[in-house]
Amino acid sequence: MGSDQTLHHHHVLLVSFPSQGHVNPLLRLAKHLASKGLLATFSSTHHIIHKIHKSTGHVQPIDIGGGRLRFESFTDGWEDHDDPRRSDLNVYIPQFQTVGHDSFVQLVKKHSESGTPVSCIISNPFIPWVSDVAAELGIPCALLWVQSCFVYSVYYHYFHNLASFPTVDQPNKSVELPGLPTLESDEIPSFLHPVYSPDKRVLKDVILGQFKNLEKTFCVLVDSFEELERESLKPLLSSAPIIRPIGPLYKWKEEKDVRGDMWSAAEECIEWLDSKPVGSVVYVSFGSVAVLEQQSMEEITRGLLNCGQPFLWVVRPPPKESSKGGGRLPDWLVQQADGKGLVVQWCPQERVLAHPSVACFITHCGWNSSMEILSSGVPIVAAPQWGDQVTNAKFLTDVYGVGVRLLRSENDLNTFSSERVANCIVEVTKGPKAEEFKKNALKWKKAADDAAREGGTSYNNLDKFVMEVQALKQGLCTSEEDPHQS
Ligand SMILES: O=c1ccn([C@@H]2O[C@H](COP(=O)(O)OP(=O)(O)O[C@H]3O[C@H](CO)[C@@H](O)[C@H](O)[C@H]3O)[C@@H](O)[C@H]2O)c(=O)[nH]1
Repeated sequence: MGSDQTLHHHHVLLVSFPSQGHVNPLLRLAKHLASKGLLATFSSTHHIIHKIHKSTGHVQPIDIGGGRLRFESFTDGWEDHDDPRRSDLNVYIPQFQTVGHDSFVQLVKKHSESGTPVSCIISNPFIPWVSDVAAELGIPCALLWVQSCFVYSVYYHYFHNLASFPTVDQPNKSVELPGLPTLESDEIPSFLHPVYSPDKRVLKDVILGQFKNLEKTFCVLVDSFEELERESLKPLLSSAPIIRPIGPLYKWKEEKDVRGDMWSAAEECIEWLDSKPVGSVVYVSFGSVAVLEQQSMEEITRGLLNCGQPFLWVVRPPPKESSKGGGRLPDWLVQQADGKGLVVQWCPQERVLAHPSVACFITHCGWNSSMEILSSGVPIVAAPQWGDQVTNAKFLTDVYGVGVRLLRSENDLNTFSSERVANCIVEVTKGPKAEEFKKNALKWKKAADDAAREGGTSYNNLDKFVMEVQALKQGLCTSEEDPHQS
């Protein structure tokens, strides 16, 4: 066990787009691969690894199970860890593509020269150029898709022109896709909508770029599980590359608590939750990126105070350069909330969701949070903003039945009143359907547990992937074949 050289014949290099929603699932995957005996190197930009180090202290190599986890970083060309240009993705994504490509090549070559050559590269979305690097260097490449299979299916059908989508002339057109319920025009990932996300064009391009480059990828791993997505998966099973749901990645028992937080988690909120009655607390978080309109912050605040239940609210300080000027906690809340709620800048979310005092979660429906919700048995109030969140909200409420929609998207501000916030909280915690939401939530929690435990679908899919990596290294199969499919 332990030394990098003794494990070098099974070396997987994971590379993450620099954002919390991408880091978390990829780091969880790195830990699982290490626990299965591989040398797993988790890499991202200097500024991300610096932030993880600063907030968790854990970026040293560490033995996990029979393998080893290491962290490495490469430059995106901007040396200042807090360079404000990174928050404008229209500027940052092209910069990262240009500089990141070359510095990532250097990182891979360094491993060959130092006796730990890379046998497989695993990237996550928004960095399609990583599969170009892998192809240039002759290294097999896989993708960890960090959103759902149903969202993958929407992008897949859009990219291959297999269905009709809203257009500028028909912006309200609904979308019919095999295995999916009818999606209204505001329920498709908003980056695909010609009207809703004109300022996020770069994200549409980079996601579709990922689909264009899938031919250079031998496998798509998904942080989801088969039992949850059976219908969405069916039409994709005959497409290449092979798709393997291996989630929920955070559910798996890990020997080491290595976290990828970019901000320090306020541990005191667990003690605060301990002091509250079982099933009483409303947890509120909009993830690591979304900045709410100031008016929405005020409505949530009033709604939380009006409903009278204790609340735990994660409020990230908005980036200084944010043009919207929103996202700030109203000053008057500080006086009025005394004793009623706790506001923190970041929390250990999985532990919060697992806490018995939590009654429900007001969530933006990012996919990581969605997976954590479905694995924790917590009902939700969905307040999606953009991207895949609007589609996730549709599935969480209408398909999985674990809560209600407060909003359909960030453009849906006319229904966003404090009364509606309070009503939604009551509806999911005490209303006539509250019991049904909780029952469904617990049903999905059990399904998630079963998928992740030894012998479960996700567990087996990850095992197949590990075998495949080992076989690829030994030259036993070509990139398109799957010798482990029964
Ligand atoms: O106080 C907090 C708040 C969040 N989290 C964690 O941070 C992650 C947040 O991820 P997610 O819920 O997916 O939200 P975003 O950070 O907004 O994720 C971005 O990336 C996701 C994956 O591509 C997309 O699904 C989202 O739409 C996109 O906004 C989750 O693992 C949370 O557990 C914490 O640990 N502490």
